Amino acid sequence: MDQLKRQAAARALEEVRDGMQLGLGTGSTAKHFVELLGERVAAGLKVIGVPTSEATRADAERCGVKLTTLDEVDHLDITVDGADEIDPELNLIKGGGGALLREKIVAAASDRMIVIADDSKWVPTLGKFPLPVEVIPFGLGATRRAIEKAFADCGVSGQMAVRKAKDGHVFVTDGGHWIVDAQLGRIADPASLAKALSAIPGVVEHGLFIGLASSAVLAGGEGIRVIERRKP
Ligand SMILES: O=C[C@H](O)[C@H](O)[C@H](O)COP(=O)(O)O
Repeated sequence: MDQLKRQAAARALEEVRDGMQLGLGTGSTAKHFVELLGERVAAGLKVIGVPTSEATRADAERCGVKLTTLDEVDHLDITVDGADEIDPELNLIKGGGGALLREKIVAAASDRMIVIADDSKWVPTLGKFPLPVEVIPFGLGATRRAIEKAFADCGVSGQMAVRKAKDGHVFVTDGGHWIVDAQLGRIADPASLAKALSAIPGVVEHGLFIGLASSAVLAGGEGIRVIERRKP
């Protein structure tokens, strides 16, 4: 599996050109991309990156990739990031590692978002992977009720749980927020659900990435597939 992730990362790296400003994703697949990018930088490639998490910042620094912020550059050429699920419209569930907020800000500031994954992430319909919803701890009871109403309005339901870290304490995101994971099973209309969740005051962001990915690089036993998003 790890080999497939690295192959997908290597294929995305072929899109990177000298002088590009890059968004650097988070997770085990994106980590391969940062490592391979570091090898190219050591060989003379000149790029600058914006990391989507403190973990990726540390990886990029370790690999010698020069970093910047979205305050210092006005756009990014390409963001390369992993995903937890990818559907045929290239809508995504992201946030399994808790980095969805910065990932979405960075992806939205990019001309192109390339999603890299092993092909187990490819699904006909999103929802089997629990949907992460990043929330403000204040007023969480009210926010949870509003989320449940949004689910009902969009024809989905399922158990919600505040994410815990490995040490048993509540998981806290890089932005200081909490995450509620929702086991929805099947999200028939992810665009409507995304809109409904975004309208809730206590929701900072959610893991549905709608219309952001330009292409997906999927590595499987039979090789690599590159899928471009159909123009609306
Ligand atoms: O918050 C984490 C990110 O959205 C990751 O990109 C996603 O969870 C996929 O991670 P991995 O490549 O480790 O499966």
